[in-house]
Amino acid sequence: MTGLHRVSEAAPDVTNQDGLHAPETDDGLAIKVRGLRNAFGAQVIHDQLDLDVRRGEILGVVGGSGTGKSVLMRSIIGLQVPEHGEITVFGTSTLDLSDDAATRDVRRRWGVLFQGGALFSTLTVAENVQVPIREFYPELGQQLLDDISAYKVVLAGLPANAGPKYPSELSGGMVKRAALARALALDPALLFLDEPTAGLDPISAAAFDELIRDLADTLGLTVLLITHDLDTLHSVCDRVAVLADRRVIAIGTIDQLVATDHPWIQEYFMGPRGRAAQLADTRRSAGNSPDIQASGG
Ligand SMILES: Nc1ncnc2c1ncn2[C@@H]1O[C@H](COP(=O)(O)OP(=O)(O)OP(=O)(O)O)[C@@H](O)[C@H]1O
Repeated sequence: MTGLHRVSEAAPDVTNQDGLHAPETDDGLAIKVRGLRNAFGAQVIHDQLDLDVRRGEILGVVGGSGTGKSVLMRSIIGLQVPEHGEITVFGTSTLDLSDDAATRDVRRRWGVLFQGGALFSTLTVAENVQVPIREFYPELGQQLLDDISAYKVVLAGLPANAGPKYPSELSGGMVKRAALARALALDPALLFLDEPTAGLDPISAAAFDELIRDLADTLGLTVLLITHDLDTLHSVCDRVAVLADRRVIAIGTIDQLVATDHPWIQEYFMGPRGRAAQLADTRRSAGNSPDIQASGG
């Protein structure tokens, strides 16, 4: 597999990031990654990886397990130092996250929901939400911190009485929402979500998808969303980037992606699960639900 896959004429906007198409200019980009290389010992995770995330879009990131989706996210937010490459967020490099004003300013503009939530188990939900606020605004008094965290808890779709609870007292879906509340703590312009619906039942996952879409639309957020959830990709994402062969091999709408001839993309989106998610999305868009009759009458 070389990664050089032809983009069909039916999908002219898909950026096949192999150099065949010039990358976008800085204009309108929230995140720009160029020539990224990450390796752990002899294991090369990314090589010559380019990625553009447009301001205001929800970009899904997909790829097989271990293709480096989380490492990519960690590189963008400065938790993983790459061997090579350039990464800018809102025009500021994130490769040297020193404590200068520019770096603090850009870090303040993003929120992160880590895989599994990554809440501090010894802190309540409200205290978890207050952690990033305290870091960036140490001068704020406790009453204001309490007011802000209470608002974020409700914004993330939790009942107000979830604030004083500890993570161990929450359901899986509530943990995700608490982690989302913390990610929203600083009124970010950019959200990173690593598998936000993993482990949720389908109803909770659909509700979480809707919440993400609503928040992004209402607050004008840019979202980079790593997921294996095909329903999420269909119902939430504006575009999807596909990681394979150590880089982004294609990026575009799902319709554009399925018009390419890459076998992994075909199998992923047009396999049985992909087609079921597509059908569900079509029904959702049309406002239809299948006729189901309850038995037992
Ligand atoms: N700190 C680390 N040290 C060594 N190897 C690592 C480290 N972090 C990640 N890796 C390896 O890098 C590869 C990519 O990991 P990553 O978590 O980014 O994959 P992923 O695409 O997010 O996978 P999944 O879909 O299963 O979550 C994996 O093989 C993983 O074992």
